[in-house]
Amino acid sequence: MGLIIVANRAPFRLTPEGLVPAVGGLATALLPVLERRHGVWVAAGEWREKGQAATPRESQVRLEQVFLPEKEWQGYYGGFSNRVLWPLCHYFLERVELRRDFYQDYQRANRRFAERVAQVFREGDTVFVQDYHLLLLPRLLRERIPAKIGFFFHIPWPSSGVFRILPWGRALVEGVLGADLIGFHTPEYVENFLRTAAYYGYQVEENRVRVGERWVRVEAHPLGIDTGRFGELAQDPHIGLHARALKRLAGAERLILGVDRLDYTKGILERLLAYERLLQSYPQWRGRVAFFQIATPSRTSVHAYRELKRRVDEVVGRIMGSFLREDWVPLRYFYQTYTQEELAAFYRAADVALITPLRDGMNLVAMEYAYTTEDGVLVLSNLAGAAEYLKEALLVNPYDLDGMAQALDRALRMPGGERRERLSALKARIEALDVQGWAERFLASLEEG
Ligand SMILES: O=P(O)(O)OC[C@H]1O[C@H](O[C@H]2O[C@H](CO)[C@@H](O)[C@H](O)[C@H]2O)[C@H](O)[C@@H](O)[C@@H]1O
Ligand SMILES: O=c1ccn([C@@H]2O[C@H](COP(=O)(O)OP(=O)(O)O)[C@@H](O)[C@H]2O)c(=O)[nH]1
Repeated sequence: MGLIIVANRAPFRLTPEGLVPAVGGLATALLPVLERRHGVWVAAGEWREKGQAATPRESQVRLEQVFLPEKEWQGYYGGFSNRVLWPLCHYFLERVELRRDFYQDYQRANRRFAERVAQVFREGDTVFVQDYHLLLLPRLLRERIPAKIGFFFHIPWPSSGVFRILPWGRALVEGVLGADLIGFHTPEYVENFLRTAAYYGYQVEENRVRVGERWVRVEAHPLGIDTGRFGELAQDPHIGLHARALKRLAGAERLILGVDRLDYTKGILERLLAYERLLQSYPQWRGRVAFFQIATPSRTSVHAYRELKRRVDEVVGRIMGSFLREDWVPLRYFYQTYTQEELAAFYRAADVALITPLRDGMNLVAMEYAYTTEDGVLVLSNLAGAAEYLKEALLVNPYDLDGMAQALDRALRMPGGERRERLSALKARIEALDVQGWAERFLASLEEG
């Protein structure tokens, strides 16, 4: 049976050498299964104007691009997706901009995706829709084609009290309920979604929602990482050399690492302040610890992201101004995108990973670190979806600066035995969540259910 994946982003990146597979959760999870089934990936168009072929020559996957007029793209992606749904679902309510024009562009864009999928669809195909950009799509597809439809939401589904803030909440829920199976990373998001559906008057029984004559199933399907690949990176001698060079660059006994897209949900500012608090409250670490923060440029067309960059630059400057010594650099801030091979070197060099989003659907970086490090400590926000599964991390409240400074001190002092015990439990949990099985499990439940 054929498979059609629909996502805002394509699974390829454009490089000077042409299109190559993208890194990150979605592409890693879905490309192998799509290759096996000779499937089609439908995504918003990015490359027409650059005159590039839309699919790498060696790939079995066909990419179909949905081209949106510039104004509509801004309203759908930069507007409704990233200035309404993204802040709302991550509980940043003061950032939500309830603009009708954004919603109209979101409707138009979802309709364009529906038209394109309907053109590509062949009898017997399964359609698997991804994420918050396409909440209206499942229903639009059901009106057009007789497909099995799956939907996966990669970010938190908020409590129903928060979701109700949206004047278009009912239409969005109706839209997603066009699917046969809806997936989330954690049982908490499943629960929140079921309560939201009940609020809008749907009958809910256990994990099912009744829509006319149909029952829509709602399930937790946590997404993990490619442990085979990160297992190899953990052993690779070239990456080992790079890791040692990074450790020398740190020039301190202990190295702390943060890796995130530069996004206000990731808690980068609060984390820098917690590090500053550590240096103030535990002065014995001055000169002995270094912090590397990698912040990958993200959504730079949205004002809030540019504003965040300004504030992070400021706090980085302040910490350097207060603590820098001739023989010690307390903090290094890398505003750039790395390959996963390069990231693996950072993971192997770091004694502690400080992954403290204020909210996060899952957070794959936390798993990548714990799986790649030999004897490091993972300090993880209790508000990331990953915290549901990675119980042996040091869990912290990312808003509590003193609590984070205290956890950092504990992580930096943690004896080898405890570190290894926690890590081996974490690695076993991460193996159980391996990405290779994720799409197969979801699709099996969708196609057999
Ligand atoms: O496509 P962008 O606007 O550049 O954003 C990148 C992706 O960010 C979000 O990632 C989420 O999915 C991860 C994998 O399931 C999960 O670990 C993380 O917690 C989420 O935030 C977004 O959901 C994706 O659609 C974006 O492509
Ligand atoms: O410079 C970077 C920063 C991040 N990543 C990858 O991007 C993904 C980030 O996923 P996560 O779930 O942590 O957060 P998201 O950015 O999707 O919200 C991970 O697989 C990282 O390895 C990368 O390849 N290069």
